[in-house]
Amino acid sequence: MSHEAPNLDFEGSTPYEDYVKADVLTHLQHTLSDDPGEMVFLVTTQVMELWFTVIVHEWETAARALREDRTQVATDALKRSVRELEALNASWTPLAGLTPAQFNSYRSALGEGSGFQSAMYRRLEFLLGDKSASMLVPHRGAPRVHAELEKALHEPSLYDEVVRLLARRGYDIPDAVLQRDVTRKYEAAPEVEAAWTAVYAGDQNGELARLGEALTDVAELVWRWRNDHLVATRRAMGSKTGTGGSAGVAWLEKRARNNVFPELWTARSYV
Ligand code: HEM
Ligand SMILES: N[C@@H](CC(=O)c1ccccc1NC=O)C(=O)O
Repeated sequence: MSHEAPNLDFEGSTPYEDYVKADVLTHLQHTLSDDPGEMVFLVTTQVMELWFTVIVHEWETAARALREDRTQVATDALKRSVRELEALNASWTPLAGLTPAQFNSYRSALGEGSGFQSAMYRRLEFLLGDKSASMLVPHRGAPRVHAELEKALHEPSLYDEVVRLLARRGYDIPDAVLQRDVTRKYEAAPEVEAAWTAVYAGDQNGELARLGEALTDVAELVWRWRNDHLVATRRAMGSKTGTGGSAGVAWLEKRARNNVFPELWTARSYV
């Protein structure tokens, strides 16, 4: 065979298929209505679930590396996640201009389904420090998902690991913060703010300054995801009640106000 031509001859499935599972992935688009516009809604949601999975993987890698004092490995994983968050956020584009009439064409078929029930998004929030035991309740009937969420609830968040690293690097972090109940939402602490103020005022190329900036990028992009979701929702359904049972836009506005890594922002006033 000529050396320029690709291989055509495989026993059974192709090595591509064995690796990518494209046949499985491209047959998971079970729409619930006959509306042709539903396909992109479903696929965008599935694409975002895949990005959530990648980002959770990066942040778990980062959290583990921090625990082992391998700060550069953590920063590298966080930087990869920044690019991935940019791609995640770019995937809002196909849904960003949905009109209420377009969304209504398949909205009723969604029943009580809501992104609120996304377990991977919940793991992502837990890693950020937005812990809440009640968020496990919707998943009681799904043992694997429930077990993964339960584990994530009881593990220190990515930000808990960052704060513990600051303490090991000599910053004065109180025991109340270091030994906090990690199953509860992280609350900002003045000593952590003071630590970041000192880090920011010091060597801009130091490992903690670089870690702090990677975390700030993450926080900003998570805030952008929440905001893009909020604006797409406002365009598509105004102030209607959500399929998940929440007040809809008003509830999402409250969620979007949640600060990610709060002291990384407030410390900036004191540098
Ligand atoms: C225009 C399309 C969309 C609309 C109108 C919309 C609407 C909503 C509403 C109203 C809520 C509040 C919960 C409830 O249902 O009562 C919600 C929550 C949520 N949605 Fe969407 N959504 C859209 C697209 C998406 C997509 C593509 C994803 C990707 C997975 C997604 C993920 C989520 C998540 C994770 C939550 C929970 C947020 C939290 O817990 O803070 N949504 N959405
Ligand atoms: N919560 C939306 C429905 C919705 O957007 C949705 C439905 C099923 C699966 C994912 C969804 N995306 C975000 O909530 C609504 O109230 O119309």
